[in-house]
Amino acid sequence: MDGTQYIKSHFEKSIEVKQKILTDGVLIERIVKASELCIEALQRGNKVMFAGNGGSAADSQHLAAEFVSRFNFDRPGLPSIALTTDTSMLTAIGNDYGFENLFSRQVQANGREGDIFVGISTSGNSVNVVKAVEQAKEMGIHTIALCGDAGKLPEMCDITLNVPSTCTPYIQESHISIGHIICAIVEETLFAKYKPKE
Ligand SMILES: O=C(CO)[C@@H](O)[C@H](O)[C@H](O)[C@H](O)COP(=O)(O)O
Ligand SMILES: [Zn+2]
Repeated sequence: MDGTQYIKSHFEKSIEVKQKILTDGVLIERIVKASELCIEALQRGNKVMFAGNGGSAADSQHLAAEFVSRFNFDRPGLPSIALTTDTSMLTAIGNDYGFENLFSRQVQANGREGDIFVGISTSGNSVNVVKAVEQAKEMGIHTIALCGDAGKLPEMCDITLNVPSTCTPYIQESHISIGHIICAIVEETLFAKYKPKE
């Protein structure tokens, strides 16, 4: 493999996907709506839950940590959990109820009406994410999909943030940007007074 060529081509393709987002007014409006949904839920005392597989499990943990710890500046922590982190829960549920129930069981146990569940899946078809969305909807939990242009997830959620691609890594690279943007909007809106003077 020509490393230099690959590096250039990967960046070009990743940028191409992000360029498409930049000119997609509908998607940008949905990102604003998703941020507002999070702000309203957090103001009510509800929490934001994240779940996904593989790289999207990492994104779940990354984004929940931004809420609980901090993003751009110091401020009180915000309630958020990744359903991908507790190995005892994951192995118990996986072993006793099956991998497909990994997240739905946690939503059923720890979710509350008015919370938000963010399901992250590039194929839109990870069964454990799809089942968690179904469970969330039954409980009056708002649902946001961070997905691509395929699969079941884009049709299921209250707000669909569908990155215009079918290629897992490029979709993931835009997912984390969208997640960061939502964190920034939420933090700035809820805690403007904590922001250091420039
Ligand atoms: O990070 C990557 C690929 O970049 C992989 O670990 C990837 O997340 C895994 O194959 C996942 O199982 C894919 O699941 P999904 O995005 O289709 O729901
Ligand atoms: Zn990856």
